[in-house]
Amino acid sequence: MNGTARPPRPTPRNTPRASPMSAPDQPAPTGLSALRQRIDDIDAEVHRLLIARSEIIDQLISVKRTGEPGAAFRPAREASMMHALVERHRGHLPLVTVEHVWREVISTFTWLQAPYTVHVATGDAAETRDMARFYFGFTVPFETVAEPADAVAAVARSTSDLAVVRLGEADTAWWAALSADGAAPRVIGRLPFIAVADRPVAIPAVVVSPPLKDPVKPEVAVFACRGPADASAHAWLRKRGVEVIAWHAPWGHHTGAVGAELVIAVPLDDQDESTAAEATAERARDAGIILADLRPVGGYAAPIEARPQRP
Ligand SMILES: O=C(O)C(=O)C[C@]1(C(=O)O)C=C[C@@H](O)C=C1
Repeated sequence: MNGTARPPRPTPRNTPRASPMSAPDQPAPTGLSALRQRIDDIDAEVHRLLIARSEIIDQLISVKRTGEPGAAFRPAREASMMHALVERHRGHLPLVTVEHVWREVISTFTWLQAPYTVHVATGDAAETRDMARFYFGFTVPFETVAEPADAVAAVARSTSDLAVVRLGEADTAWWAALSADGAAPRVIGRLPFIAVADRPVAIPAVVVSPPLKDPVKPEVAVFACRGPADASAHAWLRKRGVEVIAWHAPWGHHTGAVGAELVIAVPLDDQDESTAAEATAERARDAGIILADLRPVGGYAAPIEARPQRP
């Protein structure tokens, strides 16, 4: 992870400062105009490359047959692109800035292939919407619904929409309609995807979508189940790599009771989903923690722990 401090900025060395009050018709110092020319050249190149990237969209639609109903999202491809981005990144520009630029680009490219709407619940904190905007940008339409379950229901009615739902303790088991089978909505992503200590908004959330074409086995499987709501049981599971990502405890937090509805995230490594589910329930049972009725509701690529930024 990055440290809390932002990377130090370069100290200006005898660089003439432009006064924000200077009149635009005054000739800029030679050094400054040269720097601005360089910025203009770089901007033109970045823009030219973005247009060139967008010219691939029609071919993507025909190769992926995205014209047929269904979304163009390919979460595993996006995850590998983010790994490459983290690997390439260096210098003073915060990683989170670059991530946001690419998120805007990728989610717009996805939308240009197959339009979709992102559903966010007002019952979730306002930061959830910020998180969703960070990841899906401002070109893709957003729709606000009352509750997380409404956002999931909107996805169920669509062929390509998404919901972004905040994780943690929930007032209702909004995941009841999720399933990794059939046409049901499922979890396809985990946010934030790149763990950076100084991220401005870091609300833990999942992305829910209809079933996608060309599914790839996720690195982390997500199961709905019944189990305990108490923090010590969750901490025990966490130490063993099993994360309780959401829970609804209608009857309070009874230690050891199967009184809560849970959503758990289990790294798959080389296992298939059902083996991972059985192994997880068995290990928990040995420690007196009952995880009952595990059913797969999706999965995601493991979020990236970014290393400190290289100069
Ligand atoms: O690689 C694809 O399948 C694409 O559609 C391209 C692209 C992108 O813009 O890079 C867009 C959407 C996918 O989720 C992944 C990547």
